[in-house]
Amino acid sequence: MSYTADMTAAVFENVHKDYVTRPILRTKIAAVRGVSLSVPTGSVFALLGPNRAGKTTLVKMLLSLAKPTGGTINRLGQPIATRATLGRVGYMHENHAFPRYLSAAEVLHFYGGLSGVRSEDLPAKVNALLDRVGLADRRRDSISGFSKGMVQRLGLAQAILNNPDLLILDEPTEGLDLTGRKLLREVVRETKAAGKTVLLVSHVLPEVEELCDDAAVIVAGKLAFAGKLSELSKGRNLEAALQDVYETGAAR
Ligand SMILES: Nc1ncnc2c1ncn2[C@@H]1O[C@H](COP(=O)(O)OP(=O)(O)OP(=O)(O)O)[C@@H](O)[C@H]1O
Repeated sequence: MSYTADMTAAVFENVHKDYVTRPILRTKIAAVRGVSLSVPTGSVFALLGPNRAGKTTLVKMLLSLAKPTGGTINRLGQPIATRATLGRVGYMHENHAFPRYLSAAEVLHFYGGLSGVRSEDLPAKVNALLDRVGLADRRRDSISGFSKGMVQRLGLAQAILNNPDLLILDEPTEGLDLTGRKLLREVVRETKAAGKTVLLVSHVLPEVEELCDDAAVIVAGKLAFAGKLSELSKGRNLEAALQDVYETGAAR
């Protein structure tokens, strides 16, 4: 069954993730503890929570980069074991580690090939994207000489290269300057306008308020809130509302 727009972009059901930190002593960190959550198609969905809450762990499991200890996850209408859906996901992370010996254009050619962009379409796409993220003049330069913001811009280009149905942005504005942030907001709005889904992990609350429709709040590995962002803030300042949820969630 292929993914259609009426399906939910991501579904977590009673998901757990334990990291074994010291195997001999059997010491574990319960990073995610029984999270059930749906990310509706077409939504800009914020995944919020304090440091160490388990947000990136949820993202990594959705990307098949970490295996759940329990529960089930569906990505674009299929169980996460179906690797084919990964080609329709875009992922931008705050600390991209692209091979430093590649040029900006080579990075995009490499990732475009991996995510199944047709080779005849790739050169034009790569050029257009480098232009869009403001790196056209540095396309042939090795990224070893790039600043953090330049690497972030390249990370954004890489994340949208395959025109993804699900765009996952984990702390994307870290290191981006004002025009970079504006560009990122434009990309989020365009993705939504195309009926696609954005999952945004961020601590930058004005950005969340401006862009997001829905939110989930994770506290100490558990779901403390899921619903419309407006229900979370209830007309109040989002920071104050979140602080309340963090405190109630932590007390559970
Ligand atoms: N590979 C790993 N091995 C062991 N523990 C891990 C690993 N990855 C994450 N953890 C632990 O799992 C918990 C949740 O981490 P995670 O990165 O998911 O949190 P987060 O909500 O994304 O935090 P932040 O906002 O600080 O980025 C933390 O206690 C972290 O130390």
